[in-house]
Amino acid sequence: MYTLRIPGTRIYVINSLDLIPVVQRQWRTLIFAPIQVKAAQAAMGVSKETIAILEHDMVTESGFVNGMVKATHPTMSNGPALDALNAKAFEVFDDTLSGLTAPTNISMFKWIDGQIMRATTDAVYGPSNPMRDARNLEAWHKYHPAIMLLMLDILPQNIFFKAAVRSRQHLIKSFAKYYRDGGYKQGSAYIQQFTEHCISQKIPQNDIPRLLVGTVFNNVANTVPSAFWVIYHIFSDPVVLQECRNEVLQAVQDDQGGTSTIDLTFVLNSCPILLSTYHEVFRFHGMANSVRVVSEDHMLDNRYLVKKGGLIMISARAQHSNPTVWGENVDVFYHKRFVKQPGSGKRPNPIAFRGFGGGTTLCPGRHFATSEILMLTTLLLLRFDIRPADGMPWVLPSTAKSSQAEAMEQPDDDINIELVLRPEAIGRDWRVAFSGQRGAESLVQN
Ligand code: HEM
Repeated sequence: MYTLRIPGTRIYVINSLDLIPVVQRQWRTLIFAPIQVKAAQAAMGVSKETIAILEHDMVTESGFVNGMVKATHPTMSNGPALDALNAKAFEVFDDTLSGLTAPTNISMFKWIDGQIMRATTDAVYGPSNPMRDARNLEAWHKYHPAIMLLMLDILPQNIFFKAAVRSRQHLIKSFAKYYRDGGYKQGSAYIQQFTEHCISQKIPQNDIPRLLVGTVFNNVANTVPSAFWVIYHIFSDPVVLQECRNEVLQAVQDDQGGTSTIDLTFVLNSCPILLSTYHEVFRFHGMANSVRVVSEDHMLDNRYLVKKGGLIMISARAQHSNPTVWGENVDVFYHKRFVKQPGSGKRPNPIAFRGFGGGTTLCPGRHFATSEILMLTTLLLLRFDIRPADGMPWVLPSTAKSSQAEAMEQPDDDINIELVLRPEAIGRDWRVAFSGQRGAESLVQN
């Protein structure tokens, strides 16, 4: 651990693996809620009245923030609510892919962005999903890149971030209509619980749409680049491609009427190389910074004094690049790193894997994000060949311009690719089935 002293605050950077569980256990003292309050104020622009409600109790489940965790987390983690999200996402993917009967050139990131945005928001917000509107998508693409700078809250928003604030206003107006018309009542269990929690906590009516706009960030911002890297690393390497394709082929039942049914539970539990590649993407490209605020002076692990008002920071990058945990090939993308090898000795310490954060704020959307990304990947594996357009080789994009607001690196440049329907997929219809509960083993951060 070391301390960065910057004017007005101290940042305690935790790099030691042993201290991570110690920090996470102190969630009542080293708290996440102030970061969420800052996001609501600076990035979503809620009123002082709402801030007071959010700040009233930042520790117990009677308070807004932890009460929200209690109300919404079960609606994203397992069972019928998760199956409903996945079923809707499948419909969107299938609809697009069924239209791609002739070879099609696309910009890979832009296309994945569009697919994940539509599938996720249709699944979450239901039939009145405001993000179906092209003007809202345009507004989102102007607002989203400014979120990190808005969060820093050092420059006047109306002068320096005019376009982003105007776009946010556009989105708020649309989510206000969604809320006023009761659109959320036909949405997912998650968005129903979210909205009802805001109402029961007496959040002012004008601010509920602002908080709903905030959910768009949680729902899509990280899923898009994660899906991009998973698809990139699989399709750009013939060995990875063949091994993953062989696995997902076993999840498909073809009937004689021309319908192929994919068992999503099989994909999520019984495709070890695909799952390992997925986790390696998070290790290799994951950059989540878990930030906590020190709410009172505290002696961490009876050794280090952390002072009230300071920030604790746990960097995923520091953990993911540690050779003592991951071995000498830490700098290499090794798709089988997470495959359990019988008799191969110790597995990497799971605490060093922070793709979805950790502790009490471990991402509640990780099951949905995982199944959504692996469902799109599986559909592509089964139905399409993908190669860079114009005979170019695959080139790993740089990531230097990645926004630090996100938990996943973003590519600096897009890749033009060609999607070609595989001969064995021509004329088939596709379905998805869920054969049961997720197994305990499938995610490193289960
Ligand atoms: C690959 C995609 C995703 C990644 C990499 C990701 C990553 C993360 C991380 C790192 C955190 C912890 C923040 C911290 O502790 O500082 C987090 C929290 C959160 N994520 Fe995700 N996330 C993803 C997808 C989703 C999705 C799809 C949803 C919703 C459907 C979601 C909802 C949330 C929420 C609500 C929190 C706050 C948790 C709390 O208040 O305790 N995430 N996510």
